[in-house]
Amino acid sequence: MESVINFMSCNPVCVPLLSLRSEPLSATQSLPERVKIVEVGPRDGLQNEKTVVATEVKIRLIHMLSEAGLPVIEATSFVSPKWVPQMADQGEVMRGLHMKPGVNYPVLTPNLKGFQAALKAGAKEVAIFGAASELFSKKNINCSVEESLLRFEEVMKAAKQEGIPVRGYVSCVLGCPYEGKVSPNKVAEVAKRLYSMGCYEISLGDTIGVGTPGGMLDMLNAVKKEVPVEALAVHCHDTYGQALANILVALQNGISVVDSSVAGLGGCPYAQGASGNVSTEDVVYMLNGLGIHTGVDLPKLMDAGSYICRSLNRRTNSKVAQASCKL
Ligand SMILES: CC(C)(COP(=O)([O-])OP(=O)([O-])OC[C@H]1O[C@@H](n2cnc3c(N)ncnc32)[C@H](O)[C@@H]1OP(=O)([O-])[O-])[C@@H](O)C(=O)NCCC(=O)NCCSC(=O)C[C@@](C)(O)CC(=O)[O-]
Repeated sequence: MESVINFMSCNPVCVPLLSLRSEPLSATQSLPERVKIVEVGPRDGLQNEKTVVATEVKIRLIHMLSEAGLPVIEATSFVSPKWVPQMADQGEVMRGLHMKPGVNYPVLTPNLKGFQAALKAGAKEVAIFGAASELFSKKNINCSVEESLLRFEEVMKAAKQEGIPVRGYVSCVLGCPYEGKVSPNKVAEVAKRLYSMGCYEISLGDTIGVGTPGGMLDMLNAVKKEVPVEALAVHCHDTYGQALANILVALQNGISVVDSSVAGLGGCPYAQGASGNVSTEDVVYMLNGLGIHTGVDLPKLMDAGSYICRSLNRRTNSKVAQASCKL
């Protein structure tokens, strides 16, 4: 009740950050107690910016995110600078990082060349990224799904030799910008292949943010037949404003790893029209409200969001940050 009174007395355009942590509700009892948030802003967020972001800004952002308590921060990607110029400073970013103990800083590696460069730059974890759509795979990494899986096998073999954990992505799990509808069975098949080759976690990407909770449920039901739910994560873009609802469905179905991007930055350069990921601030706010532990300090996270938005001279996509007048 107290928070309602504060809320009402506040300027309606500028709502202070409220702590709406509630007693566990019966409706939330099937939810996980803890959620691991995988922050993808420095990679997924910044890869799509029109102007190249300065390396020092990227490094400072990553440091602010680790100070905010994020346990996993995807730092950059070792992809071709011709394809994604925004990530061309990947080596400098990795070498400039003060890696905080207990925090993981995975990087994307599409092939062996990327893996070797990542290793040389000090990466301790990598991610391989496939798709459930042939056309998206071709546009994004210039090969078919099957060819991509063969390349990933090579990365996996090298990673095993070096003792490097590998995360796997499946893109277009709820729709493709080129093919439209994507079959849940195809998602399950690609997820299974990545898991079988040794990925410790499979992140299911709604790359263009078209999914709705019903589609999420169908897709998860298919994937859960092939990959243990403990090894699954969701990665929702928020193009149609469905990301939080989709994440809630995932949590209700046993998933406890959620990818998100500070300030809702991002998009994929090979998925025109896709907006940013769900904002980390909004995910943390929702999880706090559900009494789910993340270890993330929301005010510090919002400072990181303000910092990157000021640096990019843009408005945050986080509803929580907008409501809290952080910008
Ligand atoms: C995969 C390639 C490299 C194939 O690109 P390609 O042109 O087919 O590769 P290639 O093997 O024929 O090589 C062509 C040139 O690229 C170089 N090259 C080859 N590999 C590398 C490398 N690793 N790093 C740096 N350079 C590389 C290679 O050395 C050569 O250089 P050149 O002789 O012309 O000077 C290219 O298509 C590429 O870099 N694609 C990146 C696409 C990308 O980063 N997309 C965004 C990330 S995915 C995403 O956002 C989705 C996700 C993960 O967030 C989940 C979701 O939302 O769904």
